[in-house]
Amino acid sequence: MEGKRSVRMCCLCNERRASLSRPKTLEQICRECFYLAFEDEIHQIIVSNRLFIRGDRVAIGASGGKDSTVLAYVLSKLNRIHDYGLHLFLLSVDEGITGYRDDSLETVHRNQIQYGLPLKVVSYKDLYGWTMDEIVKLIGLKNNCTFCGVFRRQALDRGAAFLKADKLVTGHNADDIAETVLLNILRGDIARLSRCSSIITGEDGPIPRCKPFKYTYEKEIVMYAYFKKLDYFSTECIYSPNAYRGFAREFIKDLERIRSPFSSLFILFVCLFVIHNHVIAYRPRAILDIIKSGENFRISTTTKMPEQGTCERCGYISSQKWCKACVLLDGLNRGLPKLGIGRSRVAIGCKEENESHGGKSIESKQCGSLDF
Ligand SMILES: Nc1ncnc2c1ncn2[C@@H]1O[C@H](COP(=O)(O)OP(=O)(O)OP(=O)(O)O)[C@@H](O)[C@H]1O
Repeated sequence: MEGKRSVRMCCLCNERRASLSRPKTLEQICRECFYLAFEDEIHQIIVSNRLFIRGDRVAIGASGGKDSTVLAYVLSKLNRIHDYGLHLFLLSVDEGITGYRDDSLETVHRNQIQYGLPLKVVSYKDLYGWTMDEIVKLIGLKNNCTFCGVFRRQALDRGAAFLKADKLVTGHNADDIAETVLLNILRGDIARLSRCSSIITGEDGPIPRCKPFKYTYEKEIVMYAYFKKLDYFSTECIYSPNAYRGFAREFIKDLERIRSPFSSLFILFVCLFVIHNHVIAYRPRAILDIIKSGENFRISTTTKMPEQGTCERCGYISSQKWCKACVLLDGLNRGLPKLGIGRSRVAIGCKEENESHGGKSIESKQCGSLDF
């Protein structure tokens, strides 16, 4: 005789079987309610932060990875069902990394057809005369992320300008942002700390950048992509070991797993304490709390920020004579690739940045380096 099995129903609709536990809320829900909740949260973020205005041309930074693929899919769906009136484009940067970006770009080419969105690809080779393969051959694996991060930021801006885009959106998610907040605290990078948790950045630059997934958990993005069977590329960059960020990521995961009644700011101090003392702290909503703490840090209005000008060489925004990309390129072309690395203090701004470089960086804006 078969034993009686208890069937757990979705706690939102109470009509279908619950098939997953939402990482963000731990609610037991069905797939259909998950899709609706996931999409609706992003819609609310877009509307409440006024990310777009009707008629905007929006370039979606499309790497072929899970985040930007889900972003392209969800944004085109929301644009359709809520009638945002946006003109959406996929924008990809080909860094010239054989066995990685060439494969992920094939995914983007398929997404272009699947989602019916026009695609523009810009390459480092065309823009700078160098591929990342060539750069790594010259400088090795140690500082290559500095080149890649600086070049990608400019490449995205140039691609967006080509598309005459009003906004650039990227798939940076809540986990990415929480990690960056934590890393900027550890580095003492006050300028980036207040910027990295903003949902819109670069309003004083060539094009505003938005992060509609600022509060979206990576686990939910993966679930969404998996259940919807979206076509994405899941290999990590072969040149980016990201050891330091990996540590922050693991640490946040530990924080998520364990419960604590303490405030988010307190937890941040615990984070710092833990780093030095190898003690484990607790909190399930760690990701959102860390983002909130990042938002609460504001630079005093009396802090002197660098003045924004333009690069004498290429015309890109820069607070120095030359922008960071031109400094790095000059070093590469003169056979002195380390020239631009040591001198300007490139600090943690995002995961695309070289993470072996510390240093405070109120002036780091000069390099056009990424803080999303
Ligand atoms: N080569 C690229 N071309 C266009 N956009 C890019 C590229 N690389 C990164 N981006 C944008 O920056 C975001 C964050 O990039 P990151 O390298 O951190 O990858 P990720 O977190 O794995 O995201 P994804 O899953 O979309 O690759 C991406 O979601 C995408 O919007």
